[in-house]
Amino acid sequence: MFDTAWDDGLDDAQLAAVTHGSAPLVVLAGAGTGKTRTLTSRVARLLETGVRPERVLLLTFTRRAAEDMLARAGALCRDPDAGRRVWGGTFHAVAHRLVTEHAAALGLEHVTVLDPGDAADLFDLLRDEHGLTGSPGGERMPRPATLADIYSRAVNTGRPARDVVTADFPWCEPHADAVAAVLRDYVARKRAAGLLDFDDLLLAWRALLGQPELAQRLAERWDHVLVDEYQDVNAVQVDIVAGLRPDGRGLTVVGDDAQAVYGFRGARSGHLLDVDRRWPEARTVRLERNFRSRQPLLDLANAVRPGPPESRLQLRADRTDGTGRPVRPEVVRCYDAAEEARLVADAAVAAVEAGGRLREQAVLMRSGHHSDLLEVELTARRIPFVKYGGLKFLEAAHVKDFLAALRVTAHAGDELAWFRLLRLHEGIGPARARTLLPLLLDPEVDHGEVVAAAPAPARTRLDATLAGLAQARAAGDVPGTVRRCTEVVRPLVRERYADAAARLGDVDRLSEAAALAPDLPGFVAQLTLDPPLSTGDYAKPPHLDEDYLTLSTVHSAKGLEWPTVHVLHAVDGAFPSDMALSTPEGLEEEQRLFYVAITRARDRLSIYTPLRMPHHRTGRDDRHSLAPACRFLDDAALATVDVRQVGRPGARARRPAAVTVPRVEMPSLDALFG
Ligand SMILES: Nc1ncnc2c1ncn2[C@@H]1O[C@H](COP(=O)(O)OP(=O)(O)OP(=O)(O)O)[C@@H](O)[C@H]1O
Repeated sequence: MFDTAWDDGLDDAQLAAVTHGSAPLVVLAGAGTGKTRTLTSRVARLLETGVRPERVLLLTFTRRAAEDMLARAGALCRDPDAGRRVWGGTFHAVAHRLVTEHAAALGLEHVTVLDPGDAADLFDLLRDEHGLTGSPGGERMPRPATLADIYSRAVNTGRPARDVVTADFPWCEPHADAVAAVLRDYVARKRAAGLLDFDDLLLAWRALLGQPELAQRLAERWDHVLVDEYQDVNAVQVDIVAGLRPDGRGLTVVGDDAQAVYGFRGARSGHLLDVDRRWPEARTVRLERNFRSRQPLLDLANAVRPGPPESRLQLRADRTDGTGRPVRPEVVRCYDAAEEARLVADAAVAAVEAGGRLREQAVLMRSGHHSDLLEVELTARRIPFVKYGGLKFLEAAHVKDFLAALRVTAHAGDELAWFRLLRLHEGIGPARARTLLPLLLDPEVDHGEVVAAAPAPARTRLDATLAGLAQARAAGDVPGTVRRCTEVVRPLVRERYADAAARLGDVDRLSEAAALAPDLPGFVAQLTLDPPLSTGDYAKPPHLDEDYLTLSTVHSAKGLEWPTVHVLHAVDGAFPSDMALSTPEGLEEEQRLFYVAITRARDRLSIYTPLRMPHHRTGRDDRHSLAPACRFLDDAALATVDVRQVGRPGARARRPAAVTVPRVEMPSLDALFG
């Protein structure tokens, strides 16, 4: 429910932040203390006091956050249109808008965004060319994702790639020369093809701000720049913010250093604390009253929250609507992941039988695959659920296929998109596609010649594809273009994928959304920059039942809340992730992630610590190890929880293991997330 005025119900600290003048402002706050609400009210107040909407820029980490906040700000100042006119979005989306506007200044003819999947494909190609694929001595070679990671860390932190290799990927050191050559080629190839990856968008924005005349024009464009989740910005983003507000006037940054979880992208929570060093006149407002969770949950959060004790925020519960006696969080010690799955499913059903709704509950996990067994259990018991953050929607092949069709209608020279479309035809593999590409991209060659050069089994379909895409280009309006593209892609998806039905549903929903877009390149760019978590973002949730349980990775649960939260796999090696155990920074980030997870709960929190963890993620065989409980549940934390021991480990240990470890084919589950 929306409040009726921007100051309704705000407490003194929130009000101080909302009504603060133009000097730089830092809102430093713990989880659930109303950062989002404060930021929204501040925007609403600015608008109501006469600041023109176009002169306000709100930078957030997701498109949805910006849309929600601006819709609310518009409602709070009773002018929804003003909310819509504010500049709002993610750093990348705003970068895309500005870079497109100033493409000529950057020497670009058009701005085509290379998504992370395409970037990985390009690294794969280059890896091959630089001899980084074979491993003659059986030695470990950098994979495309590792190369992308090295590149991104170097770019975002300004550290030379060789230093990144030495510090973060020492096992790649024997290949440092080849890695450096791949990174150089990666940049050259992108430049030659006019492609910008996500990092480039931010670099290009920063470059625009490095040109004095443009910098002044850009800085003068806004009176207020507000940045949410500032603990997650990286060095390039810090430079952008400083470039937009050189003297700090009109700058508001909001964040929680204990929720910084993007270190792997070069973010550093210290940036939040650096603001008053850069602008000594900055005012800091601290929010410590937590309006989300009952006190027993916050006692655990305060015990788990990382950071030196003297600078720790201590969250205090201030819920006025609490009914019933607050309950302490529970740590559930269970036998194995299968038992954990049964317990979560039991709890979900019990809550519904007691009159609650599944939607009031969320199951959070460190990694998407931690819910594999739970998904089996929920499916078997017909408990509807939606999963966020595991399967990346944009990485789904059929979604990329459809986007490739839209891309070639917008820019006929989009080589990567053609490469993808060609390979959807029977008999055309990567090598054949490479030989067809020059023909396809040559405006002198007509499509009949391309078809004739294709292998026989592909010809009929390729003929239809090329004709359909030509009609799509000629359609002249967005709905017409989208309809033609959909007609081209549907049969390709049907022929290509065994589970085509669910995939076609995605294509249709995307197609409906695309048809409503004001312009297609903009739609594709927005989708690439800020992909929906699932097609649920476009239509109703992908389940027939209106009520469903939410399964989510912790990263995807940021900023959200539920009355009841279950945290899976709270054991060392899973949460904290084994990949992070070797460095202190990695471990600290895991601890912050754990803090984010437990602070999503309003009333009830259950943390599961299965004793036996399977070696294989779907438990296809019986190899297990004994898992120590999550190290963040130390004595201080355990003093704030009730520990529930479930089952009789002794008795269970004698059971044949095969009974407790189901053998399940997972792929069919993909359809559930479609
Ligand atoms: N002054 C207030 N009075 C009552 N409820 C409030 C107040 N401020 C915020 N809330 C409520 O507290 C909850 C948390 O607020 P919000 O999501 O803005 O916090 P946050 O600091 O952004 O949280 P997080 O960083 O943990 O995601 C929401 O349910 C919000 O409606």
